[in-house]
Amino acid sequence: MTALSQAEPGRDCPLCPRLHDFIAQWRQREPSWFNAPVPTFLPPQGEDSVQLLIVGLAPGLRGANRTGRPFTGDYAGDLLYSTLIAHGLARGEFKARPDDGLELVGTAITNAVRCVPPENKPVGAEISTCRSFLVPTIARFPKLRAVLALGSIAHQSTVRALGGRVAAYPFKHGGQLPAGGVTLFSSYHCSRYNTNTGVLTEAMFVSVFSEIAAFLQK
Ligand SMILES: O=c1cc[nH]c(=O)[nH]1
Repeated sequence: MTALSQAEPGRDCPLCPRLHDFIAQWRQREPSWFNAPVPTFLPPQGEDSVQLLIVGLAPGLRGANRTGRPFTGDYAGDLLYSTLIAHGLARGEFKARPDDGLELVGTAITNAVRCVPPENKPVGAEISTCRSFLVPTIARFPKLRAVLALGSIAHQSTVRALGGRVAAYPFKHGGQLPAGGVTLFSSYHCSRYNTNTGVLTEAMFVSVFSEIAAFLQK
């Protein structure tokens, strides 16, 4: 098996029965949607160009689960992709559809859990099971220098995927820690809930990306 096939679940991945059933229900209801594990979004220059990996939580029901591209089709992507473009980590125009021509630059985007979970809440067993794809995803980029985890669940799963102990790497917005040969950055998740409640402001999110861009230029 290649690193690529290990890093990406099959379209009908059965490993999490609850998520598999949930997707099967949505396939019936909305047959035109993607309704499958959402693959990692890669830059056109390929795996060797990736220095930054962004790890989200899980596909949104009407976002990535509908469109098939991480953070595409729901609010979280509006802030993420505009910030990536502003920092030279993506180019083109984000139009919230997978055929909008937007290209990542030196960056890849994945999720800690690849299948949409009911109510946006994966359970512990699903997060652990899906880590069997996150570990090879991290390993597939030979020039990886930084990982940005969005939210505490993605942070904890990434710490474990990098071989660290969660107690030794507590989640902190704006945090920056060496872990498993890369630098792990962390931010509050760019969800509509977090921005509406003021947990995350645009300025806070931009500041995390400014630090990452400066780090990548060193
Ligand atoms: O964490 C998230 C949120 C929205 N869309 C994703 O792909 N991941």
